[in-house]
Amino acid sequence: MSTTVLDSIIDGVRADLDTRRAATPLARIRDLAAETTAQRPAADVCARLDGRDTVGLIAEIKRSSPSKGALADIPEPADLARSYEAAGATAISVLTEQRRFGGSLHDLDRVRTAVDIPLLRKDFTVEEYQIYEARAHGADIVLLIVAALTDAQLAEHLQLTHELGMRALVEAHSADELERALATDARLIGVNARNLKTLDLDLDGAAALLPTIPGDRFAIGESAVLKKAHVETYARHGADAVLVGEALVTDGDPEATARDFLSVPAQTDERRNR
Ligand SMILES: O=C(O)c1ccccc1NCC(=O)[C@H](O)[C@H](O)COP(=O)(O)O
Repeated sequence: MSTTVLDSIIDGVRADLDTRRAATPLARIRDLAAETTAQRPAADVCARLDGRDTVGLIAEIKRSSPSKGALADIPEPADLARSYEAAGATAISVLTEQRRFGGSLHDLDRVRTAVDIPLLRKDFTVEEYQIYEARAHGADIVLLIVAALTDAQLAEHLQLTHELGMRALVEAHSADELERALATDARLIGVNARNLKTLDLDLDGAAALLPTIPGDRFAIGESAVLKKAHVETYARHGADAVLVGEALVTDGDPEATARDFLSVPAQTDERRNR
């Protein structure tokens, strides 16, 4: 079987995870997660998504990507995070994968010190260790990518996420993956326009899957938003929020662009009965 982009990203993630685990064993990271929760319980992003008239925004801190290479320097992620919060972002996504995205847990720490809104640790979660780690570093949400996990792993990771008081964004790319995502009890369901195996983008294809997400879940349109019209496409198909990286980090005025995206009306009628 040929190796996909996602497979090779995950190989690197596992190698880096082994290094961190050697320095901070599981028992210690569990304790650190509990200490963080004692000081600051996880914030619930669902409360910020509920009942909105306009589309929510998960604004991403993204330095580089496998598809585009270097995007932005971002010398101080806390500054960018403050701009996102000032714009009214619903949550901030902090990419912590190092090899392909130039992120780190240090970025998550810096952002946590700067803002109060919910933080998504955006990484390729393959082991429970990373979920404890996310909480230890102040994240409120973790990403669970359906394509990277078996159904059993998805269920176990989701259960631990909930035990730690966090939410999971369960991400699908195709109708089959969406079916698997909806079989879980996750409240945040993302449809990613980027095929993580080939890196092809298909905004319309992703948007077309959103109407199948029932109203008791929050539907998140992920990737491929470069302008307001793209947010409108996701919104027309029932997105409660969009997750945007490139358009914000490459923009000279991320706060103004985030405000612009946040002004798009949400489709409120039949998605309201949560
Ligand atoms: O961004 C990539 O090239 C990428 C490649 C392989 C796996 C994941 C990738 N991105 C993660 C994301 O899902 C995006 O960072 C996020 O949805 C924002 O996307 P965009 O607004 O298109 O930068």
